[in-house]
Amino acid sequence: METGKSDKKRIVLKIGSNVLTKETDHISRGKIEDIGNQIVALQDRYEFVIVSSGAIAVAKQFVNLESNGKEITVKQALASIGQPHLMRIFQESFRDLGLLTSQCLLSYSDFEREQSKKNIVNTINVLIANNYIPIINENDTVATDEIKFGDNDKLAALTACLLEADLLLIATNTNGICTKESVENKTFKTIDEVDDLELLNNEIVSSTSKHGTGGMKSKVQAASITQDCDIETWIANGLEDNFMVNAINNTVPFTKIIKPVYNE
Ligand SMILES: Nc1ncnc2c1ncn2[C@@H]1O[C@H](COP(=O)(O)OP(=O)(O)O)[C@@H](O)[C@H]1O
Ligand SMILES: N[C@@H](CCC(=O)OP(=O)(O)O)C(=O)O
Repeated sequence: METGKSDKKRIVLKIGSNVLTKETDHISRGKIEDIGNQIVALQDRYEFVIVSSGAIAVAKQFVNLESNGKEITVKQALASIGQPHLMRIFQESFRDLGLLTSQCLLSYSDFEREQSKKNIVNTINVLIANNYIPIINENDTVATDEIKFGDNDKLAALTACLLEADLLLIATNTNGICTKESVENKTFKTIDEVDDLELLNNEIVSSTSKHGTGGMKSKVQAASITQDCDIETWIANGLEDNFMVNAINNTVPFTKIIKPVYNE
């Protein structure tokens, strides 16, 4: 498949709902500006594809839908209400920084059909070649159980593989993945670099945060997808200002999930 890549390193940046809300009940324009500022600072060397959650969180700001007993259907309706608002905030904030945005809504089944995969790659490459930043979210209206059981971590990993990205950077609300013991006694010691996902899975605790869906487990599952296509996954604290620049410069704690190192 023609990838149409430039000389720049391609980063797929996944932004979780907690980062976008800065753990409040409102989408944070300040956080979206922070992300835009970092893209401006890095754009000479890197090109970006964003996978952004937050549609449900933004809708919850101003609507309380009657439940029909099916929690998933309510979430799908909330996502439908919130998505255009989310995109508007991205578009306005990024435009002020001279950045152009576009929206792509994808489903998991799109990654199983050759023609859809080609269309995704071609569309995104044309967008990037014309300096548009694709902002991807799941097409929640047609999703089956993903809103409940998975989340955008896996979607971001599949996207990174399809687009032959150089890096998947998952922005969440902790300094990467911490040792289980340190989470339990609240001292939070980051695991800096790891290749063995089974070992990593043993460090995960079952908690998720306020707006989060899959917790750390789904991030490790995402990393197993990217590992299979030779892409590193970094998990960094998106609540901090300048988290991408700082991770690239290695000045903050974060988790780097590298390709498996085999002992010959
Ligand atoms: N070992 C661990 N280290 C850090 N966080 C962990 C760990 N195990 C589970 N978690 C939980 O995973 C959460 C992040 O995932 P999630 O709530 O889905 O956020 P997001 O919206 O960023 O996807 C953390 O806030 C924490 O509660
Ligand atoms: N597509 C949904 C994603 C749901 C979600 O919470 O995802 P995440 O914050 O990545 O755990 C949305 O935009 O709200």
